[in-house]
Amino acid sequence: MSENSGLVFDDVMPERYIMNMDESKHEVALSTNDLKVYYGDNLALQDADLKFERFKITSLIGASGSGKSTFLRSLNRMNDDVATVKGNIMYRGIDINSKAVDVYEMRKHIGMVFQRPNPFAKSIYENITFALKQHGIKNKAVLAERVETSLKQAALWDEVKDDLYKSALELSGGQQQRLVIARAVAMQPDILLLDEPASALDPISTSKIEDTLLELKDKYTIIIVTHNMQQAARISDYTAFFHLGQVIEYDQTRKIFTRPKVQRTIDYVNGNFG
Ligand SMILES: Nc1ncnc2c1ncn2[C@@H]1O[C@H](COP(=O)(O)OP(=O)(O)OP(=O)(O)O)[C@@H](O)[C@H]1O
Repeated sequence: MSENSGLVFDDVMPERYIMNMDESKHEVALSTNDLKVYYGDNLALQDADLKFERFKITSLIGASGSGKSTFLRSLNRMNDDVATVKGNIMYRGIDINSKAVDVYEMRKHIGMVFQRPNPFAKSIYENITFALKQHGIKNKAVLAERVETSLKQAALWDEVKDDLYKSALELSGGQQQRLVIARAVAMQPDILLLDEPASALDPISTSKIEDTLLELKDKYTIIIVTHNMQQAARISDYTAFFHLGQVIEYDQTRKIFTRPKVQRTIDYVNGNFG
């Protein structure tokens, strides 16, 4: 079939396409193998086999209810109490979906930021140091250094450095979300999971969060759920498109947005949701 027929690839178009990440060229920070999530009898996610490259940003996109948050939350065992998660989640050679894994310890390596900023009703300083102290870091100089470094990494330091003992609840929504990101990076995780971190924010705060994530990817592997396709296109290296509890297409972001291989992805990125 010729490229000019308007029906290019129609006869060979796959129903799903998951790129094969070459592990000799791309370091894989986290991978899932045959992940399935059930809420009671309802199979909300299936066939999720994805590899996430280290120091890259991967976006998870798809319509409401397609399973993006279910997938993301499974990656640091947030679904344990509400769902049955089957399959493997491999991190540094360990299946972190195994019951034997210490979830508390694992979350030091795989941090999570939620949609709504959720700072503690404590000072900015204490928001950052709280979990560190719980993990046994008591040295004041070490704590002060972590506060400064993580606030700088989250691009909030300049705005709050003279007000570290002010209540975090007095910050704007966008500042609170950057504080929550600082709180997560203060634990020095490898992987940062973010569930629509900018959806409740204005465009300027959103842009600051995006800049922050682009800075952070030098040190962290980032996986982000977003409904904002421009955002996915702007910040992510890879994109996974979810539909009805399945990953339909996973590829480099520029390919997903310019030359997707699956018709459903073409329809979604073009705004034809019918
Ligand atoms: N705690 C829960 N209990 C029961 N069913 C759930 C629960 N959380 C999600 N589901 C169901 O699982 C499916 C996938 O939901 P999920 O929240 O993962 O989708 P999503 O793509 O993240 O949607 P959104 O973009 O609206 O957040 C939906 O059918 C949803 O109703």
